Amino acid sequence: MRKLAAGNWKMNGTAADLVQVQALITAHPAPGCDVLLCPPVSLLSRMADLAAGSAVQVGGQDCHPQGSGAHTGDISAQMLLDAGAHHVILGHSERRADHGETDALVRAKAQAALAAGLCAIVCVGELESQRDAGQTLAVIGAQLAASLPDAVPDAANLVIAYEPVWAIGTGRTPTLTEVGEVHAFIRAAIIARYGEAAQAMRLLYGGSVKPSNAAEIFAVPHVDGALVGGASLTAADFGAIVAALAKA
Ligand SMILES: O=C(CO)COP(=O)(O)O
Repeated sequence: MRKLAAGNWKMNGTAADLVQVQALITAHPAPGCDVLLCPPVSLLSRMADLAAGSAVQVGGQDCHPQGSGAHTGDISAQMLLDAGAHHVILGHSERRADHGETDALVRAKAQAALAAGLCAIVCVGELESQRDAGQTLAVIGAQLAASLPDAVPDAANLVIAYEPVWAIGTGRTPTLTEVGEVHAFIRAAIIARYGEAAQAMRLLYGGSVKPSNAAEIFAVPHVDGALVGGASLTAADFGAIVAALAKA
């Protein structure tokens, strides 16, 4: 399968930061893996225009389960597609925490994204207290069971990101053994759910991925790429992660 380096800019970036995207495109014209940047929606169509014809794809960070209507401040999957997106991140722990998103809502959004023709990147991950209590796999299993879409006609359109909440923006990461344990668990869960086609679904690790630790994380079985926050904001750091993934 083709691996995926995905950058989540979160609530960061203005037009001036598009120079980073141009620098990334220039430095990695044929990266050897899929490359995705998910900027704030204010930059989406400008970034899509800039990246047109390059290896960089763009995506959203959320969508509403409905296609249109009276939902002030929201954006639909169709609108993301219209703005040039190919992907959308759903159920990020920051949205679960900041906006009270439930697994059921995340599933509805994922189903809307697939129906609109977007690739859905569904995020799961345990709190530090849950890991300390030995509940990691139970938590991940429950999130997968309730957040993933019912039907996935094309395995390439569902990506699952494992992001331990305590590893996001902290500089801390699970051990490679712990990453491998969770990724193998997710692979088994999605094969049980969707059948052998789920071998082709990409599983990303996210949480303090940096140029310095990317290669060792990418060597873990069932790690098919990364969802990168802070280190995706500069072409130098994200480009180094892209290069590490292409070599893995
Ligand atoms: O939340 C993340 C990506 O979605 C990870 O963020 P950091 O890479 O900044 O830890």
